Amino acid sequence: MNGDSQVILAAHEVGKSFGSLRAVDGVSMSVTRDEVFGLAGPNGAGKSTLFNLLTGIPIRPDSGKVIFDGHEIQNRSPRWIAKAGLKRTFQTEAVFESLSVLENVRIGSAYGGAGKARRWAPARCREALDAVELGGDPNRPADGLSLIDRKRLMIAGALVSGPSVLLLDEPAAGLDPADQDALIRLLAGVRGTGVTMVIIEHVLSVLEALADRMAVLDSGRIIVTGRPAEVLSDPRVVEAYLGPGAAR
Ligand SMILES: Nc1ncnc2c1ncn2[C@@H]1O[C@H](COP(=O)(O)OP(=O)(O)OP(=O)(O)O)[C@@H](O)[C@H]1O
Repeated sequence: MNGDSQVILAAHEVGKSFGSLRAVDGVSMSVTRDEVFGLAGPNGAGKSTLFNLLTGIPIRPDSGKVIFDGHEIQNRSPRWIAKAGLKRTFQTEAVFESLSVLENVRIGSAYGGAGKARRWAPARCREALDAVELGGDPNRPADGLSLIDRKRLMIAGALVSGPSVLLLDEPAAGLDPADQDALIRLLAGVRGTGVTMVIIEHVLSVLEALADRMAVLDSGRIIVTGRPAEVLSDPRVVEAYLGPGAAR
């Protein structure tokens, strides 16, 4: 097997402008199978826009290519991309509060993934709940869930269709340190099931704990890629977060 066949998701010179703002400015990156890849960078750097471009939700790149599992996907529909096995979560927990925990996971299963019978199997939904360690009665309403449990539920909804790659947008946002640790444990467990992950995160300790490699974006461009310890001590990264001269 050559090196490239290990790459499951790649961006080649991907770009997107909003009017005169180049939000993503020619980003190239590649993620290998079974890897956890972190994305960090200051507010407005273009991280979420990059996720949007990788998944086609709700926008497409205006330049460059996205390759997922050997397919060029930048012009594919979000549904096609999800069915092919590339799923994502959002910064805000998308939980339907009037529905039960189980029904929320079923909604995730309706979008992408394996054959119909398998998708709608309650057993499959329960497996996804187990994978995120969300115990208790699956028929209870979702509106009473704590923040970490809402996050677990959103991740279960993304996992239930059996994606090969999961993109997580700031999963640790708003969590206290104990819940951050719980999140790290559950994502390590998800990784153990063979799901490749790309994680946008401002809580850098989460990336230090989980990521094999990470990249830092600034003004729409990747400024450094490497192992978390190397990246986070790089003077260019310190300057991107704290301003010019901060690293001196
Ligand atoms: N639909 C849009 N229309 C216009 N500008 C947009 C749109 N989406 C994003 N932007 C702009 O693109 C830039 C990148 O935004 P993006 O949300 O990708 O940054 P981010 O790195 O994810 O930031 P944060 O860490 O705060 O979530 C910002 O200047 C933002 O205001």
